[in-house]
Amino acid sequence: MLEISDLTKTYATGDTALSDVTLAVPQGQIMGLIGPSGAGKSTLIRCINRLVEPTSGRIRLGDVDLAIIGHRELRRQRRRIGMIFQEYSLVERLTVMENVLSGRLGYVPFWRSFTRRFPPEDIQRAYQLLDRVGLIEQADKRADALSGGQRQRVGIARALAQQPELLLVDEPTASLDPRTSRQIMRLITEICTEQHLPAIINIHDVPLAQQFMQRIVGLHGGRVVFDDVPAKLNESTLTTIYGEEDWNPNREEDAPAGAGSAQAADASIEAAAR
Ligand SMILES: Nc1ncnc2c1ncn2[C@@H]1O[C@H](COP(=O)(O)OP(=O)(O)OP(=O)(O)O)[C@@H](O)[C@H]1O
Repeated sequence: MLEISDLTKTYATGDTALSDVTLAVPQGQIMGLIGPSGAGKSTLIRCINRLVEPTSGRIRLGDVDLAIIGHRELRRQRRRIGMIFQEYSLVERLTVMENVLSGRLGYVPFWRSFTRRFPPEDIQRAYQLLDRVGLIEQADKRADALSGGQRQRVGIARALAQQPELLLVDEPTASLDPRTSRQIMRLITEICTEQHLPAIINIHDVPLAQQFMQRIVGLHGGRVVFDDVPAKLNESTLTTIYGEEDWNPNREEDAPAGAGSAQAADASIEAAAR
């Protein structure tokens, strides 16, 4: 269980990116984070593993308040949090297998990581993970020889190699085509369900979020302005999150007489999600 309370982040520039954010993510829940550019989504994800230092507030993962621990303890605690990034962050010249094993670096002694000698059980688990993400045939290929979708699969396997208790996922499909995006989102959510792993997924694509998330939190100006099931996203709630916009591509001329605008928006969002 992750519990964030009164989290505020003001950057040195004076920009307040998060204001009093309070939310809890229970075991096994897959939560989508949406909101306009600059709403604070990346800042929130990065505060949780302290890539960005929170200004105030609490971030409890189980018994530990991640917001206040010192750097040595933070290194240990970061093992509990798997990260999946938009830009994959693979080591290009290393093989797929070596990239997955790098997820274990926080666990092996320094001399082992230096010589890249991993225990046999780590290697066996890495093969299992590569099999799970559909890349077993590519294990010995260099990362730079893979497609974007394959690279993200390596990123997923690497995060899981850590045996995390929480997954933080920052725009995992932003560089991928619509079909590959769907496949990657399906893979992440299936694995989270299998492993009862909670996840926070920063996602720009609202239909994709609606299709795959169990819960959606909408940020606007650093504050939580929506926190509900995806079915509650409609024209009115989308306007609260993103601001005034015509959400229905088929408005007026195509809408059946008497159809409420929110219903029409729902229908178009659902259609887009199929
Ligand atoms: N390193 C930084 N220094 C100063 N201000 C920053 C920094 N990073 C982000 N900000 C500011 O914090 C606010 C939130 O930014 P953040 O990147 O978290 O938003 P976001 O919702 O992830 O946006 P996007 O969807 O465009 O990635 C913005 O006003 C941004 O300008």
